Amino acid sequence: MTMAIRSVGDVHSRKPEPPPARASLLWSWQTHTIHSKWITKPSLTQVKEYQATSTGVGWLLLHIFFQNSTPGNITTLQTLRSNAKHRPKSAHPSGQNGNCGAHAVSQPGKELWPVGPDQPAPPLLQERGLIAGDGIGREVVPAGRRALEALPASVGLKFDFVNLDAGFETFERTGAALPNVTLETLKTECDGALFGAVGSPTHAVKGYSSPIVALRKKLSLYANVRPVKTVRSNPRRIDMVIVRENTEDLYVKEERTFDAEDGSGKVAEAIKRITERASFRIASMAGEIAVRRHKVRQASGAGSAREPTVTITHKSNVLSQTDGLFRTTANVALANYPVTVEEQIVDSMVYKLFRQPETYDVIVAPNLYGDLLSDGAAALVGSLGLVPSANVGDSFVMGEPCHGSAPDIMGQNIANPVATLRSTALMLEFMNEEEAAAKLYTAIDANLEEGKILSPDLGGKAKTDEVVEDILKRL
Ligand SMILES: NC(=O)C1=CN([C@@H]2O[C@H](COP(=O)(O)OP(=O)(O)OC[C@H]3O[C@@H](n4cnc5c(N)ncnc54)[C@H](O)[C@@H]3O)[C@@H](O)[C@H]2O)C=CC1
Ligand SMILES: O=C(O)CCCC(=O)C(=O)O
Repeated sequence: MTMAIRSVGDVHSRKPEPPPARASLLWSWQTHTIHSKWITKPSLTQVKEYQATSTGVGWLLLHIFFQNSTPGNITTLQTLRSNAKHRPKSAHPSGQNGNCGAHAVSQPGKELWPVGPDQPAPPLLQERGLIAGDGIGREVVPAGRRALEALPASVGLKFDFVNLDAGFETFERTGAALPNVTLETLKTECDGALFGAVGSPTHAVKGYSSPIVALRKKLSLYANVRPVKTVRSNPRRIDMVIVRENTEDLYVKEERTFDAEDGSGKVAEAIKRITERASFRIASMAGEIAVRRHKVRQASGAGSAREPTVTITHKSNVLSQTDGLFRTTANVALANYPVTVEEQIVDSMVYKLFRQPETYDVIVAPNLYGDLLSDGAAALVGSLGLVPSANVGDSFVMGEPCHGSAPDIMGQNIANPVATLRSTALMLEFMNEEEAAAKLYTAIDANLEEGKILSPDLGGKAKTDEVVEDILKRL
């Protein structure tokens, strides 16, 4: 799934200076250095000029995202995605309803991007790729589309959609699980997407390979950000974000099977690849998210007592080279952030996560552990059908519910659409469409708080469509 965003604003032939942000920190991986520069508030004309001419590459740090960076503190490193093609927005006024703090906290009198009757923001036409995939992916992705279509005009967004194929059914029909046209459309026309789920078989099928794993790698979506939270009325206050490395570890899928030399049977082995580069950038994103979440908590008056904390999860007591590199590098990266850094070996992490989930803020993990932890955490908040994710790269965001194709309930119109709706909101949040994201989060939370129209996984009797209707009417 992809989305391409075109500005309908003025077009200028001259490439202007990029619009200044209040704080902009440029990060260079090669040198591990951080350059900060403080610049002044841009005019809307400058913003529109820049949007109209920028390639979007290299200026990832220009947005509202950095509005609240504090002089003297290195609070910003690798961005959570700020494509210069995207329109910068004023911060969500409450600053309370984001999952990751990917949106900025508003400060009265300090709006970075002025919007109002005198300076109306230009409307955008956004083209989004929708990859429904298999099973319940086909039942929940339409809900995401409907939510985008139902967003009130006040948020100033318009959407076009392109349906793209991928998955096991696509493989059986066409011989390709991820057709070239899907990938090329995503790469060339889009900078974002919404993905449902695919139903990969648990046995090897010649020619088939998981398209979602391939997409994450081919689109360089190096982070999988998975917020797990309870709604406010729930006495159990769970509110954490699992930041999962998304491109390597055992997911490089370099496996082989061969006969044991001693004739004792077959041997299968797989490469677990961990790189310094990927570990550094994922830990940096975790640090960034922890800082942003803390600012949101402070602004909402809900939790200045809770320090921003990142828990590095690994198994370096056994895998001292691979997980050892992840652990060491993550510590180096996180030293750049004003956050408390903790470590937890992944097995006891599971134990503590189940025993005391309320104590976790941001967890950063290599690919496989991150996947396992987030499914476990989903059980703690009620259902896999509630937990969203965003696959995030430097120039592309793909929302994706954490669940799979759920063949046991497919075709019955009982899949919980909330994970996909939250993934849609999370995608908007990471694309700096904070206001639209906040509206969707608020509508979803209102449905869950009221607890009357819930899908069966949450103990309700409502059909998927009824849950969607109830949420959309709250928009
Ligand atoms: N990102 C993706 O495309 C993923 C795909 N899968 C694939 O999905 C297929 C099924 O895998 P499973 O292990 O069964 O995991 P699953 O996540 O599809 O289902 C696990 C359990 O959670 C329930 N569930 C999941 N989503 C739900 C929703 N929205 N509402 C209500 N209940 C929900 C299912 O009914 C099932 O009982 C496999 O082929 C697997 O490879 C699994 C995980 C992720
Ligand atoms: O079924 C598939 O094709 C891939 C399942 C992907 C997954 O579980 C993950 O997020 O790691």
